[in-house]
Amino acid sequence: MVKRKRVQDARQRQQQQEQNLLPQKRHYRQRAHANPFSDHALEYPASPSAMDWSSHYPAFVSTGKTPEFADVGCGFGGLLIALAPMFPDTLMLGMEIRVQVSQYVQDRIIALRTTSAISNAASPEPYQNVSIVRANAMKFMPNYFPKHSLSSLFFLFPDPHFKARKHKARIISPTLLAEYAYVLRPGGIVYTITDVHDLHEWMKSHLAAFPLFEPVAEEDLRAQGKGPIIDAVYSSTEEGKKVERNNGQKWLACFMRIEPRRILGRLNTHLHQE
Ligand SMILES: C[S@@+](CC[C@H](N)C(=O)[O-])C[C@H]1O[C@@H](n2cnc3c(N)ncnc32)[C@H](O)[C@@H]1O
Repeated sequence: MVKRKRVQDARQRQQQQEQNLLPQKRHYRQRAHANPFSDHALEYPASPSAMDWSSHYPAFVSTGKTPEFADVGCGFGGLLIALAPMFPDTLMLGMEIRVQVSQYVQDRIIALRTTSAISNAASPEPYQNVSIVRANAMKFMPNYFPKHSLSSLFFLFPDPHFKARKHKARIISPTLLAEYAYVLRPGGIVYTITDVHDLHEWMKSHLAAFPLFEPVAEEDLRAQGKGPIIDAVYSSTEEGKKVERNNGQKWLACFMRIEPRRILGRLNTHLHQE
């Protein structure tokens, strides 16, 4: 029964692509959660230099560019699709652990590249700057991104893992923050948003306690021209839209990756005040 449904879904997906229609989520059903600690038989590069981005961003091969924005746990890809036309020269990557969901995003991007290229002759290569990998970001982030290569890292409506014994599965943790600080360049921004207040406090407190991150206010980011990114963070994702439909509240917390010498500067000031 399940197998027949899968075959049917695969056939429908193929038909959609043939007709260049946008994929429909109902053909990509999957369990709500995937265990980040289990072995998902994932393929991943041994190191960033082993990663071949040419099939992801064929229009950018000659530029030698690598992704600068990473959407961790991108779900159905709403943020990437919203940001792609705003930053047409910036490569963006979604990382998603669930098979069907990442397949949906991949099909969505292919369909958008094709249909938009036909309908928008003025800009012949839309959505070429956006792609997805099926990956466990909690295990393999530094396999994909070289040191300091990212300017933005997004954690939008991450799985809350409510029970205390499950907190270790949360995507923000002291160990993982070291990896995020490694791949983010100084001045780069971590955007987090959630509708779960306890998770918001958790993410904020862990980021604030980590020496290489400093909180940055929403107004300051807007003043720096990052308003469109913040708007997309609030409202472009499927989960964000669901929260809106349910009249839920959203909590945003953004942090800047700082230079280690700024930590020394802060320490010096502190010592002089003693
Ligand atoms: C609640 S959804 C939010 C999706 C999306 N960011 C949004 O706002 O609509 C969390 C997503 O993170 C994915 N995820 C959870 N752990 C992950 C991991 N370790 N690596 C990659 N994706 C993960 C889940 O499969 C799920 O699609």
